[in-house]
Amino acid sequence: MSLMELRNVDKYFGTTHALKKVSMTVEPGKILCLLGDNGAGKSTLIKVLSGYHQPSSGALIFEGRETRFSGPREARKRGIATVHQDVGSIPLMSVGRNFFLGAEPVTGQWPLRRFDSALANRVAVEQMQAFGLTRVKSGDQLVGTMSGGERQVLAIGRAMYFGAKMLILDEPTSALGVKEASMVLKMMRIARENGAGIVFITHNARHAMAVGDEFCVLIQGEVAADFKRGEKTREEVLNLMAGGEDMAELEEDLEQVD
Ligand SMILES: Nc1ncnc2c1ncn2[C@@H]1O[C@H](COP(=O)(O)OP(=O)(O)OP(=O)(O)O)[C@@H](O)[C@H]1O
Repeated sequence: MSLMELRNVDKYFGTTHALKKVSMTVEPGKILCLLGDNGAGKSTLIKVLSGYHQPSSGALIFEGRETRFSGPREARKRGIATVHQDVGSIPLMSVGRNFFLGAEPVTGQWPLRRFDSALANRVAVEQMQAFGLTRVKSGDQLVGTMSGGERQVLAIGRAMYFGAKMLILDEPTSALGVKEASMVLKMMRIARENGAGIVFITHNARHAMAVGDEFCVLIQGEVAADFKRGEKTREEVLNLMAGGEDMAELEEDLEQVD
């Protein structure tokens, strides 16, 4: 059974037709790469998947049942986690605190109940080490001292720890250097091995092709192409993302500008 499926989803904002008959399937244990240039409608699509917007028409099927999420909170409860590019982590917060944000373990009897920082720190560090962040040795370390890639890994790791079935990763590698991006791509593979269905939103065809199982290219709100790993070359994907304009032509144009 697929994890989530969109069938012929349209989304209108007044007269703006942001999504046009979009169909796509998210499978557990697979990475679906959602590729598209600026303005393609990726943000709207993420918001539909995460329960923030309702489709204007068409169906959203979650775990085999047609579903209308009442909002992002319900989607989160059902196991859909969204990690944004800025990760939403607070730089002056410790790794342990951040890991358990909103689900803090407590210790002691009322009225002396308090945040169990020892437990939070221990679990957070254990998890980070398991995800390959061996540089993080103490749960007291501040999130602000971590690199962009490490913060992404932390955010994905905590979503997994709290039982996310589906991860929506919004451009997690776009602001990162090669090493950092590779750390995040590895983390995505770990999440996939753990059975999560992953929607990887990216501009970067190379990153997508390094981990993707399925690919969906969005152009002006429409699925312009969908295909499986190995069915297209990187050049073909780049051409599709450039809106069908041949990259060679584009490069020629650029040379003339030089
Ligand atoms: N809440 C909204 N109200 C009105 N129009 C909206 C709203 N959200 C998005 N739109 C419009 O829908 C279209 C698609 O927007 P969307 O935000 O999905 O794509 P984008 O951010 O331009 O590009 P992408 O996310 O693919 O990089 C745009 O024309 C945008 O102006």
